[in-house]
Amino acid sequence: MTVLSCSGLRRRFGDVLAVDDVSFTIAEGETYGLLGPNGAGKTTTISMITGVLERDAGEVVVDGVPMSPDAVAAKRLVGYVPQELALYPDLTGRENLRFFASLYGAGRRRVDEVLEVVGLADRAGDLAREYSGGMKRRLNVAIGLLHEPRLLVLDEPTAGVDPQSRNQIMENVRALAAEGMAILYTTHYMEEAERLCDRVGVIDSGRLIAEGTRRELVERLGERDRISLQLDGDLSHAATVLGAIPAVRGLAPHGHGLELVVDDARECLPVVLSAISTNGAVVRSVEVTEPNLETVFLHLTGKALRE
Ligand SMILES: Nc1ncnc2c1ncn2[C@@H]1O[C@H](COP(=O)(O)OP(=O)(O)OP(=O)(O)O)[C@@H](O)[C@H]1O
Repeated sequence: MTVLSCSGLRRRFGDVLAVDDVSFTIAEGETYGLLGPNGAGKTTTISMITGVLERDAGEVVVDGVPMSPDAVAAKRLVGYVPQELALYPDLTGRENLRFFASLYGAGRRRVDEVLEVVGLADRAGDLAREYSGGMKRRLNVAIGLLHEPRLLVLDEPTAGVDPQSRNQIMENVRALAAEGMAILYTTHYMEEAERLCDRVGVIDSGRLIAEGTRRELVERLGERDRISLQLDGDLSHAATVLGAIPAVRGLAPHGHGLELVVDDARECLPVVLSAISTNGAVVRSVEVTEPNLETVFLHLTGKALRE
């Protein structure tokens, strides 16, 4: 089921066309990563999706409800964790949450629940100003969750946070998606996108220039997963056996072994290894190469994601 549908989004600031005809959807339980270099239009896109910013053109629908800056019903379905922290430093973590809960009509029990979710329950009585950057960010995530949104939008939630908070936030995203929440996630960290996102959209100069799973994107560029094996034993026999595995698409000699081009290296590896061992060869080493999103990104935009 589709939770977010946006189509034809456009926004201009003076001479700058910040977002130009951007369309994508996010399904229930899906994590969608919006990747782009600085100034690509990610925050502008997110601001239109969350109803913070007027759009010049296009539609945003959340769970069947059209979004606009005055659409209260649609905004209730969206949790937004902005890049800029929105907290009261002189209130405790719990007081901050109670304040926002009163705005959203959420109860005290929900405040305690979200404190648990983001791992701040034991620090809830401390002033927000005393929190580390990562804890402040987690408090912001908690605020975004108070009203139990259908869509959670996170704008670079792990930028500049400590590894513990980063892991906590990533675990939260995973668990929330597993419960069915749709997640829109922007990040400069490619490995996060690879670990978390079911699909990614690559945005550059305001346009969505590519979209798909990691696998779809790398394959579109002609890149494939590879497994390199160093073997002892009869190489030509091993090649015949391995060549008969349907997921093995290509095979060539490589050092004292073979290099296989495969559909999905992780899925394929156990099959390959067991085929070899049952046919008498001995594996000396295995190397798996999976083309990553960084390669895709560089190829498509000519830029590294973090410059
Ligand atoms: N309020 C504004 N007024 C004028 N120009 C703006 C405004 N907001 C954004 N822009 C411009 O629109 C373009 C897209 O900006 P946006 O903040 O959406 O990019 P981004 O992908 O989120 O970048 P970053 O990764 O640096 O956060 C940039 O050229 C930016 O300078």
